[in-house]
Amino acid sequence: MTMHETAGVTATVEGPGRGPVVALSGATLAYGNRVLWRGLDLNVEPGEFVAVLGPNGSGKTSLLRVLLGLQRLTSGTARIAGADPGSGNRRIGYIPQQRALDPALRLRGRDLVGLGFDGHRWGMGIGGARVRRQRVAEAIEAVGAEAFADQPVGLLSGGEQQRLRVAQALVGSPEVLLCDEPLLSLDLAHQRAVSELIDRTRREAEVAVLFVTHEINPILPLVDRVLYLVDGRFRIGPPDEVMTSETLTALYRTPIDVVRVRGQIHVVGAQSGLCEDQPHHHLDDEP
Ligand SMILES: Nc1ncnc2c1ncn2[C@@H]1O[C@H](COP(=O)(O)OP(=O)(O)OP(=O)(O)O)[C@@H](O)[C@H]1O
Repeated sequence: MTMHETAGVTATVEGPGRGPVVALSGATLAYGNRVLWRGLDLNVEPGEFVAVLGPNGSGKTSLLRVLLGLQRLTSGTARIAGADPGSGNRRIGYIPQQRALDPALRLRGRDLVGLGFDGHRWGMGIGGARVRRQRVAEAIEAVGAEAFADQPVGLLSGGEQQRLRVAQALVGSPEVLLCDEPLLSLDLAHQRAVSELIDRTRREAEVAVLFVTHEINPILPLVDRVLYLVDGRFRIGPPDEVMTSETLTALYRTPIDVVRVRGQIHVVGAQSGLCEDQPHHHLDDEP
C-alpha cells in the first residue's frame, strides 16, 4: 500500500487566525426528556485533531449529525466551515459509521470516490473532468485502493469499502473532517495507514478533525484534545487531563481506573459499556 502521497488535499486556507472551523456555543441536544449533552462550548481550530469519546448512546454520532445539518440543536448555536450546519457541506468531509453497502450495488469504487468531488468549485468542463479524474486517482492511491477501485463496491469487503469512504471524504479538499469510527473493520495495518493519512492531511492542509471513536489508543499520538461525553455531562481537554481516574470517575459518577501501560490508555470500571472496555491489545501484549 502506498500511503506516502497525500490525497491531493489542499484545502483553501484563508491564512492564519481565520478562527475556529467548528464552533459550538451553549449547545444542548435532547430527545424528549433525555439530554444527550448540555451547554457544550467547543471551538475546533484549523489543523486540530479532537477525539470524541463516550459510551454507547452518549451522543457522539448525534454531534456529527448536528454539524452536518441533519439534526437541530435543542438550544445554543453551531457553526461549521464558516456557515450554519447544512449550508456549507462542500467544505466538510464526512466518513460515516461503517455500514455494509448493498451487495447488488453496481457503482464502481472509483465512482463512489468521485461523488466526494462533485459539486466542487472547478465544475465539470473538460479541464474540470481531467482534474476530477486526477484527484480521484490520487485519493484512491492514498488509501491503497488501486487494486479494487474498478470493481462494484457492493462486492468489496467491509474494510475495502471503508478505505474508499475515506478517499471519498478527502477527495474534495475539505476544511473539516467528521469521522464516525472510521477505523472499524480495518485491519491493524490499514488502521495505521488511514490514521496517518488523516494526520498528514490535517497537518499539511490545516484540516480540522473531529474523530468519533471507542478506542483512543490507535490515534492517541495524534489527539490534541478529547471531548468525552457521558450521560449529559462532558469534559474537554488534552488526553493527559481528561483520561485520568479522577476526571472519568467524576464524569461517570462511579469509580473508574485509568491505567497507562506501555504508552496505551486502558479504562477499567465496574460499569459495563465503558468507552475503553474492549482495548485492541491486552495489557500483557508485547508493544
Ligand atoms: N432522532 C432521534 N430521536 C430520538 N432519539 C434519538 C434520535 N437519534 C438518536 N437518538 C438516541 O440518542 C442516543 C444517542 O445516539 P448516538 O447515535 O448519538 O450515540 P453514540 O454516542 O454515537 O452511540 P454509539 O457509541 O452506540 O454509536 C441513542 O440512545 C439514540 O437512540
